[in-house]
Amino acid sequence: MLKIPDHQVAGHEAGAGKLGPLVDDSGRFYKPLQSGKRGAEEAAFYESFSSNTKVPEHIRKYFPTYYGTKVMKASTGVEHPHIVLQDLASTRVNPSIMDIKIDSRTWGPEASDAYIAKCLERDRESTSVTLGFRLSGLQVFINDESGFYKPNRDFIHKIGPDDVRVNLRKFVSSNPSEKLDTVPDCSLGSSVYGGTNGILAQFLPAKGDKLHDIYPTYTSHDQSMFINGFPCKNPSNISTYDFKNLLLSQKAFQLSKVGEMSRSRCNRLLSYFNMLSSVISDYNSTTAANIANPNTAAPQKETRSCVSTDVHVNVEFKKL
Ligand SMILES: Nc1ncnc2c1ncn2[C@@H]1O[C@H](COP(=O)(O)OP(=O)(O)OP(=O)(O)O)[C@@H](O)[C@H]1O
Ligand SMILES: O=P(O)(O)O[C@@H]1[C@H](O)[C@H](O)[C@@H](OP(=O)(O)O)[C@H](OP(=O)(O)O)[C@H]1O
Repeated sequence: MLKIPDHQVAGHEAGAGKLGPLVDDSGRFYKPLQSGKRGAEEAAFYESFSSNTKVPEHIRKYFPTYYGTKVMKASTGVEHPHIVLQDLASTRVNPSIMDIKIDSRTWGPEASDAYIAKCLERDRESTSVTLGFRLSGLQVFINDESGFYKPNRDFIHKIGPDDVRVNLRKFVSSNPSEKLDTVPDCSLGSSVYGGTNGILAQFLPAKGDKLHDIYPTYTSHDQSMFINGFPCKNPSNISTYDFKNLLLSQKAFQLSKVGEMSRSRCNRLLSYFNMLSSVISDYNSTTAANIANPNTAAPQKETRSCVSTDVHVNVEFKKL
């Protein structure tokens, strides 16, 4: 049976007479095709991505399975085409979900003046313009008694860089809370954002990826050494500090060469990476402060063992 998803954190919502996503009992998510080029391009992306056998598994596993498009009765009660995707929340119990919108400008080249004005207002009142990305919404499971930390969308759209950072911290904390005096412990920051399976590492090419095949537009004249996808001249001298602060910015340049993303868009993605990276550092410095002065530091939970993982400097030599 089709129903409105329980776990949607952002975007168009289905309601009385309103077009929005639906889910069914078999784990499928039906996203109404947006009008004009927007919907056509989104469907074309999924068609191309799902049929491209050169996309490596460690990238593909972060995307929902695509089941094509289907004309069906929409949330409005009227027939409408939908993109059919795997419902990523259906196999999870109490899933924590975050929706990030990358870029400082959120309209396409053929947008109408009215649409540009609407987007511009939202980009300016959120961190899209200042940070190059914004938090569109999130939910974090606290416990059975308290349920989810799920801030109101209008509130989340208007927060500044400091509060974005607090919310990125809450997302990986064992103590997320509405209360302003609770310091998020970031105890899962190292494993969710950092570490070999974390978000940061997953954006980087892995050993054996053939960038030429995956991204045909990439043409390199240089033979380079890479550490986790970062160009590197002398790998034995790389410290974790260098990895985060220097090599991360080189990564933006590399990304801008491998795909069709512009250099400026890559820099905005980098701004997001940098903030994730700094959340990992927050946890490490809180832990250091805790060791130095156990009476004044923020309370820590047992999950502290995550601290050792950090952003791994995973040495993988690679020649392109
Ligand atoms: N495959 C999926 N499985 C489960 N939930 C999903 C899936 N795709 C999206 N969602 C949920 O729906 C929300 C909105 O999705 P999305 O951002 O794709 O739509 P939109 O904002 O309405 O459209 P767009 O961003 O394309 O303009 C997400 O924040 C998430 O909560
Ligand atoms: O993802 P978010 O940040 O929650 O916000 C929604 C998202 O930006 C949609 O792209 C937008 O629709 P359009 O781009 O189609 O206008 C929608 O506007 P709406 O609520 O005015 O429909 C927003 O609510």
